[in-house]
Amino acid sequence: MIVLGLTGSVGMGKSTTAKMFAARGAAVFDADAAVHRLYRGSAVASVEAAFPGVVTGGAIDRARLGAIVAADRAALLRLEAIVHPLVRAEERRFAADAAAAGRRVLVLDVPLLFETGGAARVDAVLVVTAAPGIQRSRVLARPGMTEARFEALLARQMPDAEKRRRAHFLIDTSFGLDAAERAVADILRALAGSAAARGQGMR
Ligand SMILES: CC(C)(COP(=O)(O)OP(=O)(O)OC[C@H]1O[C@@H](n2cnc3c(N)ncnc32)[C@H](O)[C@@H]1O)[C@@H](O)C(=O)NCCC(=O)NCCS
Ligand SMILES: Nc1ncnc2c1ncn2[C@@H]1O[C@H](COP(=O)(O)OP(=O)(O)OP(=O)(O)O)[C@@H](O)[C@H]1O
Repeated sequence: MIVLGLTGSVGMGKSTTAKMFAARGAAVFDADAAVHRLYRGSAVASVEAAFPGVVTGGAIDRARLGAIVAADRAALLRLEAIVHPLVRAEERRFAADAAAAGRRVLVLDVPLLFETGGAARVDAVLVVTAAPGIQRSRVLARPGMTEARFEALLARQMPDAEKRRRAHFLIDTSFGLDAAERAVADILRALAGSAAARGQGMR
């Protein structure tokens, strides 16, 4: 099984691109979705212990937790120390299931792939990018998003230029859905070629 890391900064088009891989038969692990599940289940007790009052109706109130960590770097680091190992465990389980099911390609959609050392556990990294103005207008169009929140998010993430420098593959989603679909097909072909060269016989 070939493991492709898919990453990129906020609003670059990661989820949209990940769906294109899934539609072509890849198994896709979505780290943001895993965090959402954990906040309704196995992370509730430990997050509540570290941040009393953030649970409502048995689940983490993301807006309340987000407001706490947005203003407090040390609090965000404490939250990440709780959440990231749980996400890694989910990822490992997902990868084991995908391998057991005979999947040929596993895509790890992990927004903080580089920041959390994830590049070391994938065969190749795809960085999803877009022109800065397009990224900004996409993110600011979201409900509840402000210039200040957007700037704070960017400051917490590795700069796009640095991510692009580290990428094996790049998809620029500024050029529309069809161009991205073609790029996804090209990447799957390249991965199949490299698997064949290594004697793994990926379909
Ligand atoms: C702070 C929280 C509660 C805010 O939740 P909310 O629903 O408002 O936002 P959401 O999770 O959809 O994130 C919005 C954007 O911020 C990015 N982001 C989330 N956490 C982080 C982080 N620690 N560092 C940098 N970017 C982050 C996401 O990838 C996304 O692009 C939540 O993001 C969180 O718990 N983050 C810590 C866990 C984490 O590091 N998750 C990243 C994926 S493993
Ligand atoms: N190839 C593309 N062509 C045109 N629009 C796109 C393309 N890819 C993504 N978009 C649009 O950009 C916006 C952001 O996309 P998406 O939600 O996939 O980004 P993301 O990187 O997963 O965001 P986040 O970091 O917040 O999770 C959406 O409105 C989506 O429709």
